[in-house]
Amino acid sequence: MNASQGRQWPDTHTVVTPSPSPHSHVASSPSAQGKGTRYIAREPDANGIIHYSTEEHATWQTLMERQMALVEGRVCREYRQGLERLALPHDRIPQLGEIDRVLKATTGWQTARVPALIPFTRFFELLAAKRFPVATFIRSPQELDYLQEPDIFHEIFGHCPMLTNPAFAEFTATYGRLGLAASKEERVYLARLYWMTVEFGMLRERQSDGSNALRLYGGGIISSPRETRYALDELGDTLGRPEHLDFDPVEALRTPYRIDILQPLYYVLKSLDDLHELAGRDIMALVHDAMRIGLKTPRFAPKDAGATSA
Ligand SMILES: C[C@H](O)[C@H](O)[C@H]1CNc2nc(N)[nH]c(=O)c2N1
Ligand SMILES: N[C@@H](Cc1ccccc1)C(=O)O
Ligand SMILES: [Fe+2]
Repeated sequence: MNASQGRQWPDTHTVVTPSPSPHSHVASSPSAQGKGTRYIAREPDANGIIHYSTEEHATWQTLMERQMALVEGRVCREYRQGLERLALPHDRIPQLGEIDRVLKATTGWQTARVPALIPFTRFFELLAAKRFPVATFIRSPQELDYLQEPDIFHEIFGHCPMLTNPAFAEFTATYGRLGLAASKEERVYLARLYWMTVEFGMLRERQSDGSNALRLYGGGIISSPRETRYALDELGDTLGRPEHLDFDPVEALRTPYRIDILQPLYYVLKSLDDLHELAGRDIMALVHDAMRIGLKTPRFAPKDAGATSA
């Protein structure tokens, strides 16, 4: 664990309350409403080690046991390969340095310690520099199956396995560079593209019997036991049923979303190569197309103003 790990970026242990998300209808986390995040970021000690409590390690262990069983047969092979390479501990929250060693060796990426949701500017800066933001708090036992803010289990278990895949990592870095150069308004559209792929993307994967099975690659689905099953339409009507549309970049750019609910709609790639191919296109031209056509009608109720939870 290199001691400077947490200090390569201006230390952000003060809770950053990002400006309210510009996404229309996105009721982002309480932090964005200036109420400060409900979670307390954990800071490393002088040796760069973050000390978690027994209960926090136990939460990680429960999540690992639950998700390691659930992801079998539900995630794409690139994710599974990344998860094997990361060889995450089951009984304790890993230190960021342990994750960095594998990411650096596979795609040259590393993590960056952040308090919780961070503003777009900071987010794009990090991605452009091949650093992935990792909030260092973990969800409470009451929110095990779904929580409204990205915690360390979401960032590490949800996102880091895919970041060991070169094509996916390249798309993410390209996306970060675009975001850096984009205007405020363009960034709001770019955020939707990220949301519909890196966060909540799915793909069709050819199976040995020739069939095409629906598989997960989006970190926001994979880190939530509830959303993992809901996204694959395994929960029947109890929580409503998701819709699956073939991925189209302009459609994704036009689709409003909320960060605090199970997603009503998932875009499905034909293959992960679609992202690699997209990284080579003029994405900003697609953003301008989406702006010209305008937003799609939201498939969710707007978050009622006063509520702080969905
Ligand atoms: C587009 C994206 O999902 C979201 O808006 C950004 C902003 N801030 C973030 N902050 C953190 N910690 N993690 C994230 O994934 C993001 N994503
Ligand atoms: N809902 C995800 C966490 C998350 C929240 C908000 C944005 C992205 C991810 C989970 O439960 O693991
Ligand atoms: Fe995420």
